Amino acid sequence: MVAVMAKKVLVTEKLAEAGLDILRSKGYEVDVLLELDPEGLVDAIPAYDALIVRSATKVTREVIEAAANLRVIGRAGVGIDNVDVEAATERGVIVCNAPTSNIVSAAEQTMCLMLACARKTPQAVASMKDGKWERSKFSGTELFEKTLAIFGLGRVGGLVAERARAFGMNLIGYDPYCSPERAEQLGVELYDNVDDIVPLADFITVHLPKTKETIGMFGPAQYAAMKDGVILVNTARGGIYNIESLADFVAAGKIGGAAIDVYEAEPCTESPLHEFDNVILTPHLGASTKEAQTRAGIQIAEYVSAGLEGSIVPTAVNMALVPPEIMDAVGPYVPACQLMGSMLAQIDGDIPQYLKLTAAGSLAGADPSILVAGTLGGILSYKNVAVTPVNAEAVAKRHGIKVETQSRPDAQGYASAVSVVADGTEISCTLADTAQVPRIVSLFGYQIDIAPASQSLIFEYVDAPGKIGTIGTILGSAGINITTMQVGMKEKEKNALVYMNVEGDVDDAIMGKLREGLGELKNLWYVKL
Ligand SMILES: NC(=O)c1ccc[n+]([C@@H]2O[C@H](COP(=O)([O-])OP(=O)(O)OC[C@H]3O[C@@H](n4cnc5c(N)ncnc54)[C@H](O)[C@@H]3O)[C@@H](O)[C@H]2O)c1
Ligand SMILES: O=C(O)[C@H](O)COP(=O)(O)O
Repeated sequence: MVAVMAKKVLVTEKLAEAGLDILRSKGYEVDVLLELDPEGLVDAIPAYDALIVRSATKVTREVIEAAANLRVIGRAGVGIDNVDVEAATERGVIVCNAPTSNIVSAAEQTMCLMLACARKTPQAVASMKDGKWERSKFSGTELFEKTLAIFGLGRVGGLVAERARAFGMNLIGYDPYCSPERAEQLGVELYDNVDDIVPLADFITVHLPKTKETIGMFGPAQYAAMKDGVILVNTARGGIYNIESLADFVAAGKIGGAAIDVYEAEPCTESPLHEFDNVILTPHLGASTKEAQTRAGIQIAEYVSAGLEGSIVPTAVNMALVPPEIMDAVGPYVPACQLMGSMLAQIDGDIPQYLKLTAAGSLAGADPSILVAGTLGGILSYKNVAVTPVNAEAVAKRHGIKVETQSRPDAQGYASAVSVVADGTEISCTLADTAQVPRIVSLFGYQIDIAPASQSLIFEYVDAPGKIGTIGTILGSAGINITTMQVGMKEKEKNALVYMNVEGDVDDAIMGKLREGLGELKNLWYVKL
């Protein structure tokens, strides 16, 4: 009996025990390695099927390219800016997160920092602990009836809006992707551009992802346009506020206070903001609550195991979801497509530039993306490229393959079939019996019906008596056994195609004898699947 190896999951940051328990209960081997440096991660990763991180682990292209067995990267939290999603997509690795796990904690941290900054709470605490009693020094400002500008009205931004409304704040917001209905429901007046909204706010809070557009969204021009004494909060991502110029505007007294939880480079132990009493800094604590961590651990354990078991991962950020009904309809054809792809690459001896896939019969109209992925995977199998619906388009593009798909109600006598044409070379498969074994039903336009074995010889020649006898004699004397055979004819051209499953290795010498013995041979291929 062959022992089945347990799948291995690497966890590089603190994950709730509840999450680790789920992974172990599913039979995975879980290693929690909290001290890995970047080189250590590159060295360790080839052994693992899944990787679970929080925000501190940089899952770079180098890590992903070293990860020979990796199928899933799970982010136990929201932000996935520490993961090279493009590199993962190219390698067919699913990236998923736990997008609702810590949003309440992040929103509460935002309110906490806004209040603490407005009331100078941390400064007053430090003064008290210094043995002082300085009541007038720490006079603050109320939130009530102040204007709060919220940048990013997604999950956290929305929760902040609800909480700020309870404090009696006037809410304005900027988020080009937020619908007017959602803004209205949140009680936020939406603005179309940053310049219009910035001068109106007494408090500004950002709840944006880290992207090319959001990094540096606030710099000298925006700070200069703000109200005097404005208070800024950032529990989203470092870099959205330009920190160097923020320090200048705090020093000049233009900005009344800032509360920052996140930094461009973390851990952050040095910052131009350290010198200011009216700036509160916390070490990325937005998600650091018992509740958020338990949720993040449990959710990511479930999503990662779904990815490892080949099920749909509901929070995959780079996965075109394949609904179960589509999977049921076309999924069984994936092995047939891999087989056809592999045969086409061996027959043509090159990567095709043009690939057309036709889904016929009961497959007509179904989403063909996993069939395309399967075919590409077969074509590129000799290069060991993993292709899934996640990366199929990117892989095809990278290899210069133009892909087209079409549907046809008629499967030429079969209930269903898939045909693939690669640079003019055609092959079609159907699935036979309840075991759904792939059978080749057409090759180069010859009608045949054969389940290909792991080794086959394919002959194309001008038909003449005695050819099959010659093949049998040559193979027989070389100790090669013919297990199954099918002959297809093109009557008009008098051409024949013989598809022969064989046992025993066919070396170059035998191929030479076959070519010589058969005389008018048009083509001969030895295909291994
Ligand atoms: N400090 C923490 O511990 C902590 C915890 C949770 C989340 N976060 C961070 O908070 C941020 C928000 O998280 P979320 O869960 O609300 O994300 P989300 O995706 O639900 O919301 C982000 C919002 O930003 C908007 N947006 C995107 N690009 C924009 C642009 N260029 N201009 C204006 N709006 C834009 C989107 O439309 C969306 O509504 C993320 O960066 C996340 O990583 C931090
Ligand atoms: O994006 C997030 O989920 C937060 O920034 C939390 O990050 P953490 O899991 O590293 O605390």
